[in-house]
Amino acid sequence: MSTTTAAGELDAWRALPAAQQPDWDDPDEVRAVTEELSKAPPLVFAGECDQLKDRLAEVVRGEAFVLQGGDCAETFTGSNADAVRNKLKTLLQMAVVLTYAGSVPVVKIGRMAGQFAKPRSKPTETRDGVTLPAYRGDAVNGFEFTPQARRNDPRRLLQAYHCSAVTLNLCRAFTKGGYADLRQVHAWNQDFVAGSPAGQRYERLAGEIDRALAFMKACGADPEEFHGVEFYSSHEALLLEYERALTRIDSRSGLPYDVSAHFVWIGERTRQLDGAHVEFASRIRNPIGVKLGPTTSPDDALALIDRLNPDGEPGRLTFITRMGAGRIREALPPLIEKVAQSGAPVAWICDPMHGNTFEAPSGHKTRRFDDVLDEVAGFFEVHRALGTHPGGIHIEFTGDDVTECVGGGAAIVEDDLHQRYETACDPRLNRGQSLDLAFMVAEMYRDTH
Ligand SMILES: O=C[C@H](O)[C@H](O)COP(=O)(O)O
Ligand SMILES: C=C(OP(=O)(O)O)C(=O)O
Repeated sequence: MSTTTAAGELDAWRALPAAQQPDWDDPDEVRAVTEELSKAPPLVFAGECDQLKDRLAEVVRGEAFVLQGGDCAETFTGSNADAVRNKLKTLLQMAVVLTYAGSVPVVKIGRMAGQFAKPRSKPTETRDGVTLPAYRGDAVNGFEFTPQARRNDPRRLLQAYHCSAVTLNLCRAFTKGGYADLRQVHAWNQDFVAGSPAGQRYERLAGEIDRALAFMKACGADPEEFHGVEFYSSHEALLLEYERALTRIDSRSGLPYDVSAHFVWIGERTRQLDGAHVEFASRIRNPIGVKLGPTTSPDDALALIDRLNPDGEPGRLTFITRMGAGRIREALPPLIEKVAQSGAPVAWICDPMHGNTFEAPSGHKTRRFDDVLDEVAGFFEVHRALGTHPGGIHIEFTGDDVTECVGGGAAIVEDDLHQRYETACDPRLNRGQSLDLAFMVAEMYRDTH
């Protein structure tokens, strides 16, 4: 592909309707910012994206399981060492539970280092009779409810890039620099074990892992894989100016990669077949995902495959279903059946968060842990009935002890929500709820295999 052709193709989305794009006041400022971004160093390398594609091909074949998660909306203030470490620690603990109790290799993908933009249901928000533009993520405007903060500011795209770089750098350091060494399984739990049932259950499992490691070492086995983990970054490719500015031609292959993250996905609100997001994603060579909600028809799924993975490359395309606990058992089977009949290689991941949000009487957006669990259970049941592979979960969680979702081992109730409700958008599982979920998913996995 020549560079000129590639540039033309990479910009084809500009002629199409693009949902959920901010109205920027000053096009010259947007141009200046994207120009600067287009010269900025890549955050990830094309070879790493290919490696993730290989891992996701293993998921398609039923040989591995994806754990993808992080904040609903990352924030600039949250891009600090403590918050990133806490999230990563929770992800590592969940992965260990799944790997050990589920006996399956886990592909670890953070919803981290780039998740700074949000699609919204409404363009505005009204509080006490005052209406302002909706918060669209730190990459676009500020969370504070003032006209100044809610102004769309393109310079925030640069800050999103820098916070992504900082976060990814920390993740790389933690996952490769010794912190993710399997011999640290107890250390990840240290600040947690005392009063928490999930922490205590984890501690018992960590003891078993210790013994297994000691046994292997005594047998002379101490593989490299035990001393660090592969970690990949991901976010919704929502702001097309940003994603386009970070798309580069890979010097090895001459092909375009979006170097803002290893994996990017198209959201439920932007997956129109004739829309700009699908067009853009069709041109980049990263592994990509598409969210599928309960109104998706089997023909929609096939058409998305045609557009996004016409060559049937295993690992290239992941469907992230988010049906809702009450819908998954009837909405998912027709999609899987038709896709399986077509022979297209697709990884199926369950997002049990986005179909299960409701508003508590206090006005907090929340989710019931039991609904989250029920959607995952439905996902496993459907795959078991059809003989297909439940390829992973995609969750919104944090490493902190927030009170945003109700239920779980610590039995948070609606009256507790106000105590630590810190999300900038949708409610996240806290650390205990995340670990509870990991144990239960590991059991489901074991029962299916
Ligand atoms: O995270 C997903 C969406 O951005 C979010 O669910 C939209 O929330 P809203 O319906 O409050 O706009
Ligand atoms: C907006 C999101 O989800 P969905 O597109 O499934 O609504 C999200 O994952 O942040």
